[in-house]
Amino acid sequence: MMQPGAPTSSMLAAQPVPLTQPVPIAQPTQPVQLMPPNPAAAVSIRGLLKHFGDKVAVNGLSLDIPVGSFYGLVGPNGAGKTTTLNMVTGLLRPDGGIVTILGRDVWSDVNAIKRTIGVMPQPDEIFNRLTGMQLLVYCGMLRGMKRSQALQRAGDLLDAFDLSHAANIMVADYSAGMTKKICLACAMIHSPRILVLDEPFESVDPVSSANLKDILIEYVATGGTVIISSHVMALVEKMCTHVAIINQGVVCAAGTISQVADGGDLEERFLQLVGGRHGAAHIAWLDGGAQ
Ligand SMILES: Nc1ncnc2c1ncn2[C@@H]1O[C@H](COP(=O)(O)OP(=O)(O)OP(=O)(O)O)[C@@H](O)[C@H]1O
Repeated sequence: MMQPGAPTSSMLAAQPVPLTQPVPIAQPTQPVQLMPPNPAAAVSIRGLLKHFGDKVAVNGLSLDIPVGSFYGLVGPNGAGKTTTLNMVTGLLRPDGGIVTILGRDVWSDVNAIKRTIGVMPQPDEIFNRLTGMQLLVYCGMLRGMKRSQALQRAGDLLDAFDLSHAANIMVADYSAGMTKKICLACAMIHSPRILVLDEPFESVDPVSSANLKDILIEYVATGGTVIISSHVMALVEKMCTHVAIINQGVVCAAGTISQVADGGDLEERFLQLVGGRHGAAHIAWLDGGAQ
């Protein structure tokens, strides 16, 4: 059985090829010999490393995300998912390791890479004094689109996300779920080849969530790659083609859902790999008023 924290994906240990990219300023606690990045993968990560002061957030993480996959990243709080995604999308510079997107190194031409990916902004990162329509047109034009094309795509996205009625309302006045949807639309307006979404379904109602899933599944069917981070295992199991379980800054298991679930339930497998469940969680004073 794989132990929590042990990097086990099949691509990790192969021909001994040394890292060619930045010299890490902290070493992974478990050094492994790495294959070179896979140029055919949508995203190929090798030996990714990031620390904040003494805290090692990402500890030599390696992973291949195939083109056309719907890839779920799961892991406990603080596992390093967001830090990894920020480094993959060129928002945070790694301390060591390599990330390639469609065969190109992220950090040698970060602006070119950013054009091929769509990253869902966090609600506090958007200009929420704009209306939904204005925000989308702004995002489209920022990506080099003509105003007429941005307007047309913004209208299509507002329809697709059931936000047409709120097109002319300021985003600051949207509910949490509506804000989530407009953030997602911002990531899609330039029709990227890879979509990176941190917890896309959080606070989204079931109807919008179903529409959103349909949009993403169709996007994948046409050759797009979706990478989501999520804590909702049932959702990952239902929607994703692949999953990576991340714990303490490394990949504990990665592959298709059935490979990782290994004939069982994905959530059980997750708990088995990650551990940390208390045998008998008990808080003495929390008695529901019985005493
Ligand atoms: N800017 C930062 N400064 C200091 N520590 C940070 C910073 N960002 C992340 N960390 C730490 O790095 C570790 C990984 O954090 P990260 O946000 O990547 O985890 P996560 O898997 O996305 O967690 P969650 O599921 O709770 O969102 C955590 O211990 C976190 O406290």
